[in-house]
Amino acid sequence: MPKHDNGGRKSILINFQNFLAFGLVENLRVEMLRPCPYVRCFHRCLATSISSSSQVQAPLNFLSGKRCDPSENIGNFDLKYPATDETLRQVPSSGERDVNEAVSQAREGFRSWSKLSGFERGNVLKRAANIMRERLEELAQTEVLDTGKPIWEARCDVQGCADTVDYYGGLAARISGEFLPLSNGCFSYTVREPLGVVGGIGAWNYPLQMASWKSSPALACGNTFVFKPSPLTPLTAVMLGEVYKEAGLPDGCYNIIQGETKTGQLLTTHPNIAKMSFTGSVPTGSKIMEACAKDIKHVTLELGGKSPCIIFEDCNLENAVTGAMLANFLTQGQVCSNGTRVFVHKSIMGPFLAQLVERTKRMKIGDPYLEDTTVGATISKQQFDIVMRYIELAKKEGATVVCGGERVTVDPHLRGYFVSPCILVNCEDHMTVVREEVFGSVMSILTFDSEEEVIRRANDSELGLAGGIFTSNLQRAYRVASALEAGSLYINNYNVYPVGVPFGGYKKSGLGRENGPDTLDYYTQVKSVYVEMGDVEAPF
Ligand SMILES: NC(=O)C1=CN([C@@H]2O[C@H](COP(=O)(O)OP(=O)(O)OC[C@H]3O[C@@H](n4cnc5c(N)ncnc54)[C@H](O)[C@@H]3O)[C@@H](O)[C@H]2O)C=CC1
Repeated sequence: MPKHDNGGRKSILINFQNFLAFGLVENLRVEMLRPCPYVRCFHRCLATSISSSSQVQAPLNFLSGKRCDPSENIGNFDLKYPATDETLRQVPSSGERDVNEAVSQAREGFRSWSKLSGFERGNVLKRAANIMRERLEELAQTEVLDTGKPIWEARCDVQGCADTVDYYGGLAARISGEFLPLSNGCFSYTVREPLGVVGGIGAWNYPLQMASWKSSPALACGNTFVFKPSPLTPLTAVMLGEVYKEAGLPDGCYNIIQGETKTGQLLTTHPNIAKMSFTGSVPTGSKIMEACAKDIKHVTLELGGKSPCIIFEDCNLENAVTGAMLANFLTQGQVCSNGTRVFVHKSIMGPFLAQLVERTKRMKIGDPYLEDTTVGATISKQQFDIVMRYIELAKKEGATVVCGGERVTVDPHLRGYFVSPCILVNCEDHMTVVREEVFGSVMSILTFDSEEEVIRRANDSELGLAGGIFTSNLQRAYRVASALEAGSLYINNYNVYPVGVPFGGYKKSGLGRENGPDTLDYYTQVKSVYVEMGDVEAPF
């Protein structure tokens, strides 16, 4: 995760590869001074221009390698730009007929795609990764429109997605089995075979990431894919379909159906879906697992978190403060792996808090399209209400707000739900805000005395997605990492996602992994073949 400069003058080159698609001029260099009314106006125009672009207004299902509308509409949902809260369009939800069609296209695609060599499949993915990099600016601009997150974050996300697609493109040729020598010259060999049609369902905080983290390992292994994005963020998964098509992915191998809960249920329970890969909340994950159990379908679940971030007294204080901010304030705090329970050793609480508050107050809340914005808009009014309820409840239960936690009006044109990053002190382990996932920029600070105590308290959660440890004592770092009950741990950093490193949760935070080589195991099944080299022996 690149660190970002939080202030001052910036020079940016906006070199949009697809400027014409947005109806804007080509290769525009903007010398940006902050605050600058011209730039503000420019960015509003940009948002308006993108919102009326073909990416938004075109059909948002993707079947047979092209965009289409559903043949039967089981309802509409609003697509809103979170920063303005303006409705950009209504999107039709797909029903049974279109879900059936998407799965049937994917089954058809599977016949030929699964027969290609890993090398051939990998080449398609590697080409797709390059196209994503060429279209990075367009994808990032559209991701901002979907999510309301700052543009610099969206660019990092797209870059990371391209890397993931590239990575699985590279691994595809290496998917193989084992040769197992047995007695008397006999042997067995194993083959890793694809599962069939994989269904994917995503949440709204990292829409392109969810589509690419699920589809690229699935496709690398020879499966085909049907994805339902979150109804709040339907845009970039469809663009990924166009990227795959341009890269040479055969029609039917990657399909998108848009919709809400009903569409998700239809996909999950479809008899020809071999596996569901889901990212979202724990209650929905549990329902999906239950539905899959009926047909013994494979599942990958990436669910919620309430992760600890432990700051020991021997840490590098500045790094620890930066780490705690990265652990809480990216994407308006709507990050599953966030370390929202920040345990600070009592002896350094004063200097830690002083630096943290000072730097948090300097974060720039504003227009997501501005280069220096570090806090964008909350995804929706509903999520804003949830976040504010947690802050109010925290106060009632005895926590103290030391900064943030308020709705901010950044510009009269931006009527979305902007919230200043919130730091809570006087928190205790039993408080609701400390126990439950908020999914907003709300950091709870807790103090501790000893390593043993903090490990016990950190593990006292039903969830186990991630965790951070800040210390300069290497033995302690390894010791605590080994004791923490979580799938993704960071020592002296937080929320970094190198593509080759598996990501996923312990306990109720999920099953299976995304990223890294281990993920291939979750998109394949092992066939073992015994080969007899002698005569068949039997007692009859
Ligand atoms: N562990 C991880 O990698 C991540 C986890 N999350 C989690 O996601 C949650 C926030 O995302 P939301 O979209 O609000 O979650 P959600 O669980 O409400 O919805 C997720 C998706 O499931 C669909 N859905 C809802 N009910 C369904 C059902 N019964 N059957 C099939 N599909 C159904 C929704 O339409 C949406 O596309 C947070 O709890 C967060 O922790 C979010 C991002 C990453």
